[in-house]
Amino acid sequence: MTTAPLRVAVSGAAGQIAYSLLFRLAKGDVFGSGQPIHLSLLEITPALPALRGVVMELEDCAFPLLNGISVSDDPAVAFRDIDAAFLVGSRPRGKGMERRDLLSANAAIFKAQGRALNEQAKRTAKVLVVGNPANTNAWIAIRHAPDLPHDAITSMIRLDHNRAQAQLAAKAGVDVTAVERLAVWGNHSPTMFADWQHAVVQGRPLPDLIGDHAWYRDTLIPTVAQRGTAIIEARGLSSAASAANAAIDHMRDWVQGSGDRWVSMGLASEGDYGLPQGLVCGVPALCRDGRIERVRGLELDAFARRMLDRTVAELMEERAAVADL
Ligand SMILES: NC(=O)c1ccc[n+]([C@@H]2O[C@H](COP(=O)([O-])OP(=O)(O)OC[C@H]3O[C@@H](n4cnc5c(N)ncnc54)[C@H](O)[C@@H]3O)[C@@H](O)[C@H]2O)c1
Ligand SMILES: O=C(O)C[C@H](O)C(=O)O
Repeated sequence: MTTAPLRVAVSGAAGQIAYSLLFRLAKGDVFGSGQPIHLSLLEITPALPALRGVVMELEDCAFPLLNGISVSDDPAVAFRDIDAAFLVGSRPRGKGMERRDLLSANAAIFKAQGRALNEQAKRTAKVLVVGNPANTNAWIAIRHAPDLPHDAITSMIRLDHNRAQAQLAAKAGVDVTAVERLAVWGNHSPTMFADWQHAVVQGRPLPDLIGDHAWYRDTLIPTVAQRGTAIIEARGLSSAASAANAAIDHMRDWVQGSGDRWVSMGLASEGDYGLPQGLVCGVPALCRDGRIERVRGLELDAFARRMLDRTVAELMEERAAVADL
């Protein structure tokens, strides 16, 4: 029996993140080594010639799982009957900008794409918003896709989770995989909160193992929050391969399950932890059988509460700034 291909949309397909993402998707890194896919690539009209070159390269890899490729500059065509979408296409920030400076430039894109998803995507589709400001773009897309299930559209905070995991593991002198129950809360912005309060290494509390709370507050949290800026300063361009890798991790765990590992995902709030309903906020979650389960009922200490309130306040400001749309 042959397995039917899944239709996977990628917007911004001629951009730098897509240049890492597409090849790993076609290799099977998200949907598994037995699952063929069809890539449905979306770009703006002027980028279609460059995208043609990317398509040629994909063809030249002779990926056994790549069943077909289609290209469009119309979201209504690119999102037809899709099973999954990576919404990457949008403007990246340059030096001296914050991600929220992209709000007005990118909001219109996510309004149109939310509508197209609402009309065209399979009702079971899983959507990841990568384009910045990712949380608020996802919130816009959700507002314009009222017929999709509650958790169909998510935003990416996994890059921040991976960054924090790597830094914490290095400080503790353990493998990255040993760091568990880490959470990154809030906005994918400098206010994000990398929370080690519940983190463990082989059952031992990570804060006890590292034992340096000043380092956590004064170095780890700002380093993770400013990592995107540090990469722009160093590369002259925003992170790309690590962003594509985080998108793959997010979607793979959602599709194939995270086991008992907590992952951080930007999810529309259901009111847990006092987060305003519907606000798209980074929270800890588990993924099982293609569903997302929020990690509920965690005790937040006073520091965590303050950090969470700060990032939520920023998300509320962003939401207010695009409310007219
Ligand atoms: N959430 C995260 O953790 C994270 C991490 C890294 C980058 N990003 C964001 O991802 C986005 C893409 O980054 P990049 O480095 O690939 O940028 P890029 O400029 O290299 O590529 C973006 C592509 O999107 C295309 N595009 C623009 N408007 C579009 C539209 N309406 N429909 C379809 N395609 C469109 C452009 O033509 C371009 O090819 C940026 O907003 C960046 O800030 C997010
Ligand atoms: O920082 C950026 O603008 C790109 C991305 O969001 C990142 O965190 O690397």
